[in-house]
Amino acid sequence: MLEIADLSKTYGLGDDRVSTIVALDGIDLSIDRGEFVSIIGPTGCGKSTLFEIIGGLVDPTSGEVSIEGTRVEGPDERIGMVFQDHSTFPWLSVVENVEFGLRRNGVGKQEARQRAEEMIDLVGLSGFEQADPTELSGGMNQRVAIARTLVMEPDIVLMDEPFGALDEQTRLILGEELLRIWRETGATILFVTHNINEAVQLSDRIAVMSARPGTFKTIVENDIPRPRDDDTMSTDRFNELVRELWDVLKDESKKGLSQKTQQAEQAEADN
Ligand SMILES: Nc1ncnc2c1ncn2[C@@H]1O[C@H](COP(=O)(O)OP(=O)(O)OP(=O)(O)O)[C@@H](O)[C@H]1O
Repeated sequence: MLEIADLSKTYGLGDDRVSTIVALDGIDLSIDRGEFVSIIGPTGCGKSTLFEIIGGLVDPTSGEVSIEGTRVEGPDERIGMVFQDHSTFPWLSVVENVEFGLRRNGVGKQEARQRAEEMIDLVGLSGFEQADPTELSGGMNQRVAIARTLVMEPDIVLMDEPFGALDEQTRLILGEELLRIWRETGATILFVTHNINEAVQLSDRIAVMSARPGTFKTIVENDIPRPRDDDTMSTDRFNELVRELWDVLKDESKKGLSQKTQQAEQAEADN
């Protein structure tokens, strides 16, 4: 359903753009409808760049992204995005946040309200329809962000570390909630995380990115049966998969860290 073909991105650096940095180099990935795929990778490997390109926010240098054969060439209604934070409008109530996109697309007031309320119920926020996001916890705000994205029924949902700013307990609970919502809606999800346990708990497949220039080092099929719950995390297979992923990620993370230092040194030299 989503096809990423030979995607590369080079950024120009500094005011003159003479020096460049290759952020992504030849990324290929196909995702089936209803799949849950996670991407993990070292810091600075290009995860956000990849998401921004898939979401149509940044142009690739070469390669292309298409959904069911039609190329993504800019912000696209077939794609919904959830970020780590700043995903809700603080000046609108919860229900207004969730119905905002529907109203903007011309859906009538009554229908938009009804669909928003159903989605709020699905993410477990019934009773908070009239609350302001500022009155809610970080975890509740992320539920609102998920609801306002899913209510638009996008073909694919991109989630860029949506639970990254939350404490561990909330992250675990929201992970389980997300699996339930995913099951009930049949959404197709591409999920970026730094957390290997989270990737194994949630995904059908896990793609590990290399240090910059980012490419896929390996893509691991997750054969742990669903539904998955707390007990899944203590199974031998879960720990084996975490270990397998960490073995690949560890080497790339070391490379990523030393590159960061080189990049900082270069920036200092340029100044
Ligand atoms: N607009 C830009 N201009 C120049 N370089 C950029 C730009 N955006 C990103 N980069 C560089 O591209 C590389 C990849 O950055 P990106 O933010 O995509 O990585 P990331 O994997 O999301 O990082 P992190 O895990 O630390 O959030 C980095 O070296 C970064 O400095």
